[in-house]
Amino acid sequence: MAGLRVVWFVLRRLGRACRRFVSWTVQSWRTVLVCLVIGNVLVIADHEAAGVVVFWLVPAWSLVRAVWEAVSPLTYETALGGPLRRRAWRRRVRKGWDRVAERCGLASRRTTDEPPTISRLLKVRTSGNMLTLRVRAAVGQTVDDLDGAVEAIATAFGAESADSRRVGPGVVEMVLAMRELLHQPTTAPVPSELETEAVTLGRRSDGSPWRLELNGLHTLVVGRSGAGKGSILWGIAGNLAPAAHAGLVRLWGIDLKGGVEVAVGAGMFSSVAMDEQTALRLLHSLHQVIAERQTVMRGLSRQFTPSQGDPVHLLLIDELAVLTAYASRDVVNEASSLLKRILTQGRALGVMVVAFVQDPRKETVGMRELSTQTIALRLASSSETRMVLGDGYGDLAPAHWIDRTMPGAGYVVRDDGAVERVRADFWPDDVIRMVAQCYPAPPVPIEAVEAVEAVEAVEAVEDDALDELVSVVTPDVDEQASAPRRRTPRTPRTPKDSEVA
Ligand SMILES: Nc1ncnc2c1ncn2[C@@H]1O[C@H](COP(=O)(O)OP(=O)(O)OP(=O)(O)O)[C@@H](O)[C@H]1O
Repeated sequence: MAGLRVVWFVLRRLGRACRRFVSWTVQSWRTVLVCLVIGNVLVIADHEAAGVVVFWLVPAWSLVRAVWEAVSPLTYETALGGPLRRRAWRRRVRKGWDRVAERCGLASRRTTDEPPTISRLLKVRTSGNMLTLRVRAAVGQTVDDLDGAVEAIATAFGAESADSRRVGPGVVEMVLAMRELLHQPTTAPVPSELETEAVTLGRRSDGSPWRLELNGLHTLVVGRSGAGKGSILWGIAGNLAPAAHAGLVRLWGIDLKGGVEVAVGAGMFSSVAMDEQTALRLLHSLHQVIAERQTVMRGLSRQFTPSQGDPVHLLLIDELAVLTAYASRDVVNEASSLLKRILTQGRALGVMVVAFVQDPRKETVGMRELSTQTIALRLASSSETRMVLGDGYGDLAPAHWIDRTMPGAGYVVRDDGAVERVRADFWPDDVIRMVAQCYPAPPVPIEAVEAVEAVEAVEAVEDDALDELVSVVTPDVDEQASAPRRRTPRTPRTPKDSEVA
């Protein structure tokens, strides 16, 4: 079997090299003609050897390139393939700009007899797979006109996707991704770094690593069934696992789909809820953490810094709608209210939420407003994309165009509104199990807080906070409030029962 695989691999490489050889030779037909003429002249002039060399110059060069690419694609791409391709892109833009810009609506005329004024191409740059055009609006045009033409220009130059940003008065940079690097799936490496603020989940469309910022941000991940939400969930949990093992992060998980997703790597989580009642208790416990932190941090600091024994708390909810829409009415009401409190108060206190949703219905919109960044994986229609990301993102982040064959691919809309096209690394079950075994999280029981008691306690703390806030903004601040209070480190809780993972 292994031998057959090797033969198949070699045959495929050979086939590819032959195709490349023919296409590169044919593409250079003008040079081939020139070589034929010069070669003939040399042969006639009695320089037969030199003539033959010139005859075969182009096919020989194509052969060297094809063999080099087949044997060592990485060195070929770095040393020759990449630079040649980028040069060709730049030439194509410089040669075709006026025609393309005019056809894409960037030409303005005062009268029909006058020649059109076309937006000026100031600069063309390439790097990796990106082609950047710096364009100045012509008289009578606005930056919005340039923005509006970006998609058409990208299509005309054969780009996979495009983005634009204003870089000066009347000047826009159009960034075209010329090659899709996300087609090839990649498997996640086993993490080893202690990460608490951001995690590397995969690649961006230009091939650079995709880092998802988590510090102080709530994240909503939406994608149809099979869109690859699991890769994001395990990308976050797995990359935080070393820090969770070291006590710098505490992972909480809610999986009301029978625990099918979370159970594989439950060891990475300190607390896991797989039924509605445990989920409610978990949310109460997390809210309690917020209340305690508010008391400790009030007047001392506005931004939480994690330390051993006082970790960042991250709650991962697989299929949010089961909790906030499909559960019994009482559970839905209580969970929604707790979740809203956690989302509105948790960010500055080191309590973050990442929620996963399959069906982008109205509940999603509510959550979207409270989450600070959104990841849209494959969606079913442009109306779903707009529902998840908001109006105006249908064209910028067309998640409904993502192919079924690309699970894990999607668009990230960051808290500043910037859009990135990304693909997450795949997390096979074996890797998840291995990471859970290597970095088990210290289990922490979900406290059996009575719902009403907990809510009352939290409300009392919030009222105190409000009172204190009022006393701080009034001029006669009392000494106790203005003197910096020492922050007492939280003692880690001891494991109690088997409700935890
Ligand atoms: N990043 C990825 N790269 C390549 N393949 C992936 C990736 N993520 C997922 N897949 C493939 O797609 C399949 C479905 O992925 P996954 O279960 O994560 O989807 P999902 O969005 O969680 O679906 P559901 O909501 O139905 O659970 C996986 O079994 C795997 O084969």
